[in-house]
Amino acid sequence: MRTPIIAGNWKMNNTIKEALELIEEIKIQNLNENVEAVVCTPFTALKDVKEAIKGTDIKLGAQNMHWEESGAYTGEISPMMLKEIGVDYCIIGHSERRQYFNETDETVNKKIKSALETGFLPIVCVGETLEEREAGKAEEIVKAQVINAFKDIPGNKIADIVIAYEPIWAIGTGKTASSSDADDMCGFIRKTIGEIYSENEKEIIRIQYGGSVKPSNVKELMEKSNIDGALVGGASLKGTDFVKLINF
Ligand SMILES: O=C(CO)COP(=O)(O)O
Repeated sequence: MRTPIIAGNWKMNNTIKEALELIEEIKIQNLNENVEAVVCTPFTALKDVKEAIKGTDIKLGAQNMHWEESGAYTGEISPMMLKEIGVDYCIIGHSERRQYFNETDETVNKKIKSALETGFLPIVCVGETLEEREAGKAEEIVKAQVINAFKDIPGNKIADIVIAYEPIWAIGTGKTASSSDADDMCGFIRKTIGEIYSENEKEIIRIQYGGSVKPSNVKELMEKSNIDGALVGGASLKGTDFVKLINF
């Protein structure tokens, strides 16, 4: 049985003050205990949010990291620094990082290994552009991203990795993939994991869908057999909406 995981990716939103206000809004609600709820905050809010969620089941995530433990990488944050704060998750290879910050399949692979070695769980993002989908290349692109991301990662680590399928054309656009298209691609990713590893890993891996997930469409998506959760941008910035997503 795969535990559903709903993660809010706040992106570059919320000062510390705003972050704490949002957490208070979420905390006072009853949250479905059978769903893992994660907030991925900006680096600057991680420590304060960690304090604020103490005593709750809400988990903490970062949105990016460097793969090296330390060194001359001005402006970067190391996995050890995240570990010290006590993050449970780190988003890796989000399409916005691939698009604007030169993230490649190779750096994604290094970061996944580094997160696992340091002791927290990577949420690995994959997904195709609109042009790639329209050219009938979506599966080919996503398959290559998955194969490259998981290069040299042993099968016994699969339970500690979450994949987020986020079609780029559905992010922040209000356009959601239909629940059956999202399920098909998550199923295809699952099949790819089965090809790299075995039937066991194929069944274990948790796969989220991301891209304009909101209270009105979350239930339909979560009912699909290959979708184990959601990675949510916009709707995770409103406490009431995020709670509705967790309590789908
Ligand atoms: O990029 C996303 C989550 O990582 C999705 O963002 P939206 O939910 O705002 O479309």
